[in-house]
Amino acid sequence: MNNDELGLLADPTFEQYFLVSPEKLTLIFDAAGIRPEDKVLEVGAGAGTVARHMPPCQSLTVVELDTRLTELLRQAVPHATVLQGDALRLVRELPHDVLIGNLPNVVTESLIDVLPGLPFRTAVLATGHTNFDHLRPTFEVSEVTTISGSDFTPPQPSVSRVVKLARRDG
Ligand SMILES: C[S@@+](CC[C@H](N)C(=O)[O-])C[C@H]1O[C@@H](n2cnc3c(N)ncnc32)[C@H](O)[C@@H]1O
Repeated sequence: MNNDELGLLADPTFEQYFLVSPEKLTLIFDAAGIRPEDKVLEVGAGAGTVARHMPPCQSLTVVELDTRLTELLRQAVPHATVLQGDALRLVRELPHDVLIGNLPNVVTESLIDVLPGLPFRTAVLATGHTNFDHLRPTFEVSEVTTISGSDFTPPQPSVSRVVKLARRDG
């Protein structure tokens, strides 16, 4: 699927901007530190533009709320397990060593409280102004990069921070 087709697919009601920048994907994957033995979970997988470049791992599961994208994800990332549903619920049920997420900000805000109880060693999350300070006893929190504009198709008008959470005992 080319960028024009991705742009037509995007539904603003789901805040759908698909990350296509190779440079930003590299920064995200470097921060995630994915190992071959890892179970990787991506929440809010969109059209699979992140998942299809995921480094080698033991298993990849992608979660997407928009039913229109499920079959597309299966085609884009045939080796992944594709689940349709709410990331806020599924993230608590699925085993994972690494969590990758670029959800709408309001959904990420709701995810914050459950993060310490999740099994991941490392999470890399795109977010707006979310404050992670109260999670610092559990996680080392660091800024990875920012993503905006033409990093996405269609271009995202706002700027998102990409934040890494590394579990201190992980
Ligand atoms: C900004 S897009 C990012 C897509 C992809 N991760 C990327 O970076 O290209 C956010 C995605 O999260 C999905 N989404 C929104 N709310 C969700 C939820 N509660 N659970 C799972 N996916 C959700 C949207 O449908 C959309 O595809």
